[in-house]
Formats: sequence, structure tokens, C-alpha cells
Amino acid sequence: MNAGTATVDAAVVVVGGGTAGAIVASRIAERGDRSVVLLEAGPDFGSPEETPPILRYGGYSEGRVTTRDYSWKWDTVLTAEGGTPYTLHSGKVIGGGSSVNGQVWLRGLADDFDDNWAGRGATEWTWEQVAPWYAATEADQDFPAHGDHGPVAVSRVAPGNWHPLHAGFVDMCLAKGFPLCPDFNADGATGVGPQPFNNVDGVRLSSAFTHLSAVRGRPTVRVVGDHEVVRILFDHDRAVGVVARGPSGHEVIVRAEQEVVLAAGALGTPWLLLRSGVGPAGQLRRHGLPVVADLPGVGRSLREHPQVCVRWRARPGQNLDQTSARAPVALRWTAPGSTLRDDMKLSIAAFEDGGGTGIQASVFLMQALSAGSVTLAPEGPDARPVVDLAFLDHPEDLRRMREAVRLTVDLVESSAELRPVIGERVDPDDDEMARDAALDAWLRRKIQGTFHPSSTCAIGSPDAPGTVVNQEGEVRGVHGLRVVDASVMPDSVRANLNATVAMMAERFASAITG
Ligand SMILES: Cc1cc2nc3c(=O)[nH]c(=O)nc-3n(C[C@H](O)[C@H](O)[C@H](O)COP(=O)(O)OP(=O)(O)OC[C@H]3O[C@@H](n4cnc5c(N)ncnc54)[C@H](O)[C@@H]3O)c2cc1C
Repeated sequence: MNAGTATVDAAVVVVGGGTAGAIVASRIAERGDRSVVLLEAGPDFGSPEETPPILRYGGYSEGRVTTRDYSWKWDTVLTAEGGTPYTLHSGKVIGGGSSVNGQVWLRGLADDFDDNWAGRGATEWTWEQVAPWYAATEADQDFPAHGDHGPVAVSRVAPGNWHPLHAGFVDMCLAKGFPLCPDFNADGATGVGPQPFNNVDGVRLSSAFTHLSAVRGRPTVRVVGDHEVVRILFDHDRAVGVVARGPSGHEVIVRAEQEVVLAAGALGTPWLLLRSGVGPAGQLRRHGLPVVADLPGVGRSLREHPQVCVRWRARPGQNLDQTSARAPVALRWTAPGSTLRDDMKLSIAAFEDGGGTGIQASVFLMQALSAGSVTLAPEGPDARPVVDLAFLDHPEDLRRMREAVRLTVDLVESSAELRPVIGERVDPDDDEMARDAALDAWLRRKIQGTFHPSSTCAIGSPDAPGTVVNQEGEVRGVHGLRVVDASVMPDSVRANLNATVAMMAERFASAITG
């Protein structure tokens, strides 16, 4: 867009071209009966061919991708005690998280929707209602019954191509009595098996490639990269457009004749709502912001998937090449004593640090009960918000992680299958393992996230205080404003988030286009 104060009109303005935003904008453009402008804060590279290899090919490690300029690099408060500083990455590039992520394509569990989401008032998001939308999104090359016409191809690494470390991990889990699970996206899937990936022939299937590529060049769609939306414009209680800031600092007003659709991610969307006067009235007033809508739930109930790594040195002479540093297989299991089925995930991979080569088991809590928050920073609405993850706040989260770490250590160290590879344990040490209090202190120091924030603008029943949007994603108390990204999940799902965000975006797009 041109420098100066330009004004652009469109029927629909979509803010954020990530997993959800790129899908929704593409579906509107595909329908062709209204114009859509997609505003993305990060760069837009156009075609897959023009996209830098580090984004185009999914084999690059996440660490390499996110240390570039393609991440927002959010500072966070990790635990009440502080914890090890943790930068929460989220994609700042067309395709958003789907352009930088690990490409695990895992559906949520039926219980996530039927018990948890429906129980929070999202009664139109039961498993029966969401399963067809997962299917519409996917073309599963191994299990076509899941869906074989969707834009996102899904496949698994065949057992013959597993590194011996991963084959040993699977054998270890089977020997300990966990069931073999060839298809993690099947209803009720549990046990050990290959993770599904949205990567085919090495190409990362981001929503920029799977959806946006098909509509680029159509007269009804305009994709604008390097423009950060800084404010939603309201006429009384109706959203009528946005103000975006371009690369040279110039501002552009983009007017929306029908609606503004927010897809800035689970941190970006609540921040933008708060900056625009939609959120808890007390917080807005403290910052001198006019209250457009008093919605106490904006920024509340932030969920993540906390993880810790248990680490061992590798025995000398192991061939721990690049494939051993990935996680093509995983174990989906229930923490000892937990009432939440399959609330844990475990995977194994090689790592390198100053001490040499090692093996790490990543222990993921896939349904945390602790709730964090996104609030405006003391410096003011335009400063990065305070992201408080509140990890391990809930005693049951701490207990499940403690028990899961103990079980992981026992599993790995008593395993005949991994004995040739695994050497001395370096983290946690035996003293830390010996007592609950010491292990809890270790957990609080070592807990990290998984880059899966959600639920900061939740769908819910109208009378629940935390509810921000209705079941179609429309923001309560205002008109012409919808949220379609990971923010609206009533709670997290017991799976990596991307497949669920894409499924929801397909469904929201259908609601928008009618
Ligand atoms: C490093 C990494 C690894 C991950 N690995 C996996 C994985 O293997 N499997 C999985 O399922 N999930 C994974 N995830 C998570 C998954 O990618 C995200 O949950 C998903 O992409 C979220 O989609 P979204 O549409 O809600 O937000 P995003 O995809 O984050 O999209 C938000 C978009 O909005 C833009 N934006 C934000 N604010 C503004 C603004 N004010 N103006 C304009 N644009 C704005 C952002 O730049 C971004 O492009 C990973 C995430 C990361 C970061």
C-alpha cells in the first residue's frame, strides 16, 4: 500500500494472515461475492517458489526458523516464581504459525469437544459437529477415510524410515504394555505410534500454500504484508474498519463494509481488542481507553501445553544424525491418577549442547488446568502486553507433571530397548528425583511451553463471565466484529493446535460466506 494516510475499502477485513486468517480470507475470496483485504504484520512472499527455503521446507528445525525475523518473540511470565526466561514464539509471516511450526497434524480428542467445550457452553462444537470439518480440511494419505479431498495433505513417517532411537522408543512403550496406535487421528486413539504431519515431500503445508495460493490474483482478494493493525475503528458499537501501520510507520485506514475478522492469534487478538477498548472495563479505564464493550473475559483463561525435558547423555558411538533430532513417533497416555484421559504426550529425540550429544524425553501436559492471562502492559496499550502463563499454578498440573516425569524416568531407564543408547541422566539429578519438594522445584525451574497458546477470547454461554464470543465467533456487545483464531477455543485440546485451528477456521469461513 502507498505511504501517506491511504484509505482502502473492502466488504471484509481480515486481521492476521496466519493459520486461521489465511483460510478464512481464502474461502471468502473463493466464494467471490464480496471483497476481502487480508492484513498481515509479517512479510508476504507470494508464491511457494518465492518463499525462503527455511519457511518452505519443513525439515528445518523450529529453532532455526524462529530465531529469524519470522517470530513475534513474546516475553512471558512463566510461573508464579518466575522460572527460566521463556520466549513464546508465534509466526510473524504470511501463514503465521503454520509457516514456522513443527507440522504435527493431530486432531483433538472427542472428549475435548463433548465434555470440555460443550460443558463450557460451546454446545455447537461437539465431536459429531467438528469431525466433518476436520475431514473437509484434510487429505490423509495413509487413512483416506478421515478425509481425502481437503487442501491439507497429511502423512506419517513409515516405520522403515524411523531412526533406531525412535524404533527403540516404540518397542519400549509396547514392552511396557502401551497399545500400538498406527492412527493418532482415529476416534479414541491412545498409545504409541507415528505422529501425523502436514508435510509432503519435505514441503511445509502452511495455510499460505494450502489455501491462499489458490486464490491469489483474484480481483476480490488483496493480501497486504508488513502491515500491523494497531486499532479497530468503531462507529458507536459497530466495527467499521482498522488502522494499520506500514513498514515506514505510515498509517492506513482500511474500512470494512460488512465485518472485521480478527485472526491475529491467541496473544495478538486479545492485545488488539484491549488496545481498541474491548475488554475488562477497569483495565481499559486504568489505561485511559474509552470502553467500547466491557468484556471481562478478553485475555483471560490463557492456555498452553507446558513441557519439560528429561535428559541423558548418549552412550559413545551412537549414530545420532539429523533424523534422530526429530520426533516422528510419540506416546499418548494418561498421567498416573489423572481423571483426564490421554492428558500427556511423550516423545524422544537427540540433542546437542556444550556437554556433547544427549537424548531428551519431552513430557507434555496436554490439558493444563492452570489459566494464564494477557493484559495491557504498565507502559501503556501500545507496549507489548504482559503474557502470564501461570504454569503449574494448579496443584493438579504440578502433581501430574511430577508423576509423569517419574514414570518417564522409570520407563526409559528400565528399558532394554533403549539401554544401548541411553547413558547417565543429567536432568533432573537423583537428588531432585528423590523428594516431591525437590522435583517440584526442578519442574518450576525447567518448565517451558510448546508455542500453543489458546482460549484468550473464549466461546461460551452468554451468562458465563469469561465468554467473549458466541458460537459463530462474533464478539459479544458489539457488531461487525468476529474472532476466528486459537483465541476462541473454549479450552485447549489434548493435541497440538494447528489442525484444530484450521478446522475451526474452515467452519467459521462457512458461517461468514453463508
Ligand atoms: C515454533 C512453533 C512450532 C509449532 N509446532 C506445532 C506443531 O508441530 N503442530 C501444531 O499443531 N501446532 C504447532 N504450533 C502451533 C500452531 O502453529 C498454532 O497454534 C497456530 O498456527 C495458531 O493459529 P492462529 O491462526 O490462531 O494464529 P497464527 O497462526 O499465529 O496467526 C496469527 C497471524 O496474525 C499476524 N498478526 C498478529 N498480530 C497482528 C496485527 N496486529 N496486525 C496484523 N497481523 C497480525 C501474525 O503475524 C500471524 O501471521 C507451533 C507454533 C510455533 C510458533
